[in-house]
Amino acid sequence: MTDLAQIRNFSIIAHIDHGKSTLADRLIQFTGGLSEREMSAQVLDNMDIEKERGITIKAQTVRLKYKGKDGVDYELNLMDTPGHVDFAYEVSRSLAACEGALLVVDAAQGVEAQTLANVYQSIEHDHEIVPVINKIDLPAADAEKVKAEIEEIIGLDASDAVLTSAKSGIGIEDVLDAVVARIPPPTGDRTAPLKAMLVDSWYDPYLGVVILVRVIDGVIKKGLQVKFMAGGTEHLIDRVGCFTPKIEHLDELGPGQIGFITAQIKEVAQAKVGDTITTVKQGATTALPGFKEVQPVVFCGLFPVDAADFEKLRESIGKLRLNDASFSFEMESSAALGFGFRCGFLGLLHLEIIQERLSREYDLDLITTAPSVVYRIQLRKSKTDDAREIMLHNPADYPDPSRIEQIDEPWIKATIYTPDEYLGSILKLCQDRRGIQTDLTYVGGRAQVSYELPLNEVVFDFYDRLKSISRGYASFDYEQIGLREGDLVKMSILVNNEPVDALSMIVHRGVAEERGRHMCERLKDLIPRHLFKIPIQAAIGGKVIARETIAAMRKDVTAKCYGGDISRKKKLLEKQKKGKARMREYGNVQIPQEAFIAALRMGEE
Ligand SMILES: Nc1nc2c(ncn2[C@@H]2O[C@H](COP(=O)(O)OP(=O)(O)OP(=O)(O)O)[C@@H](O)[C@H]2O)c(=O)[nH]1
Repeated sequence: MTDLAQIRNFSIIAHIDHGKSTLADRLIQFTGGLSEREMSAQVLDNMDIEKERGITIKAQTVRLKYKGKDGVDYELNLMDTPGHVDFAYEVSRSLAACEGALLVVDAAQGVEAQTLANVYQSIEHDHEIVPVINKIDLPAADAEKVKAEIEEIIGLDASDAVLTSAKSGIGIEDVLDAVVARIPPPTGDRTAPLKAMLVDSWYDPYLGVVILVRVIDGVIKKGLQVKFMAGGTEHLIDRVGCFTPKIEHLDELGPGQIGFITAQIKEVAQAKVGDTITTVKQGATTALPGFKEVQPVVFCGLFPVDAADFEKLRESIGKLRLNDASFSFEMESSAALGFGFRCGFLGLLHLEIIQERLSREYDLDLITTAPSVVYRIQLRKSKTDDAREIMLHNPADYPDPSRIEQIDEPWIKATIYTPDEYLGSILKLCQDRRGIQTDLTYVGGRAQVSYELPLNEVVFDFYDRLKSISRGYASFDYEQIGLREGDLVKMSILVNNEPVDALSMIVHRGVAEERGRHMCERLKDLIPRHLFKIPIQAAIGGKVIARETIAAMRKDVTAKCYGGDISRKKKLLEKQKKGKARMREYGNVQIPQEAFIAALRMGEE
């Protein structure tokens, strides 16, 4: 039994790349969780894709044993949180499981938007926040300036900030001492009915679904029959343990403790983040506050390039879903693309991750249709149907315009933080995307600007554009603020006079013509020449709003190579053949796979 006074639960909040994972690894190493050799790879970012993209997707928690300066053995539970806006709810649950946080700020970069958003959340959870200024080894490091920024911008006292270089291992013990001294221990009642928060869940091929819990009151043990209050299911606990980061089996988890349980659960969808776990007998009657069902916000179709891969796609998607409850899918068929799936994601990064895993881990060539947000449409009464409301996930299902009374679209509030030299271009970008500025403040040489923006203007390439016009310096964070009426229309794209469903999209009437023109210009470059002339048109209803033509091909491509150079000729033919495999036929036109996403990038340069 661990005394509550010996426990500290904390998370690390940081902007992407400020060194959260490196610091976490150092803390593990210092407290002896792993040997030098085992430290070779970053421990907390344990998925391949995470490593390559350098981001943390799944929250993980490790228990560190640390003997404090007072000689007491402390149990420090360090919770790693995801670093991207798409996974904001997981972050909020992790924060709710802790009493404090380390705020890691890069000594050369200073405070950035993501830092702010997470700090405010942490403050909302009444956390004790310990500022850590990392990367003090960098020549451009300026700890004093960053301290001043933390005080000025966030309003936290930074005079006791811990200075570290996670990379070279400087200041690590100071961090541990600050955790013990400054972060309060948890409170809880061992004799009260069990209440444990489900912080995270993931699928492990050996253990099945693993659930990360934070016990609030009571005790959780092997053999206990428990109930998930929001999920409404009952399970028998078969394992209790923690990660050090290696798996350590335990007899129990008491109040204030964080660890994992397993209960022969097959799908993560049954273990919803934020749910309350209690005992079946004499359990708690009220659930913990803050449970929210996460809903996908961005939808798109995924189709196999080769129709014969459909079964493989179904299987692979099913497997991914086992491990990712926030991703949804249902079967879809399209006249042009055949059978595929309509999938829902938390955001564009989430979409890209799933798409990448399907192509990399499952070796599938996919066509992704235009991502779309969910619109709410009020339909008028017709001869055969009553007036009613529908949620539109797919532009292909856009109803007859004469029946549409009103369309509402989701809006977000975005907070952008940028050095002021890029402000002009950023304001223009937001303005072009129908943004409404709600706030603009300057601190030092930096600007913080808030905009309300329609989500459909953000889902394609807003983030990429923002990064490119600010050379990576601007940071972006957003939250959803509900639905608003919009003057929206469906824009269809016709290739050789045939509509291509996968390219149709819902756009605001005011920007439709410009978007249509861009799409046509891009497609003209992306679709190879054929033996005949191909018109490309953008249309709203029956009205063509933009048009380009791909001229007919005159010669055989190999005619360019003089007779002698056989190898070059072979290469070309080979290339053509390969290209063919990645194309879809539309009527008699072949459209390369890249065209589907590339055409959607609005590219305003
Ligand atoms: N020079 C220097 N580089 C560091 C230090 N700490 C981390 N880095 C580097 O900064 C980069 C980002 O570090 P990570 O620990 O992956 O950052 P992170 O905050 O976990 O990033 P996300 O997981 O994407 O949120 C890596 O290339 C690290 O090697 C430091 O103290 N000094």
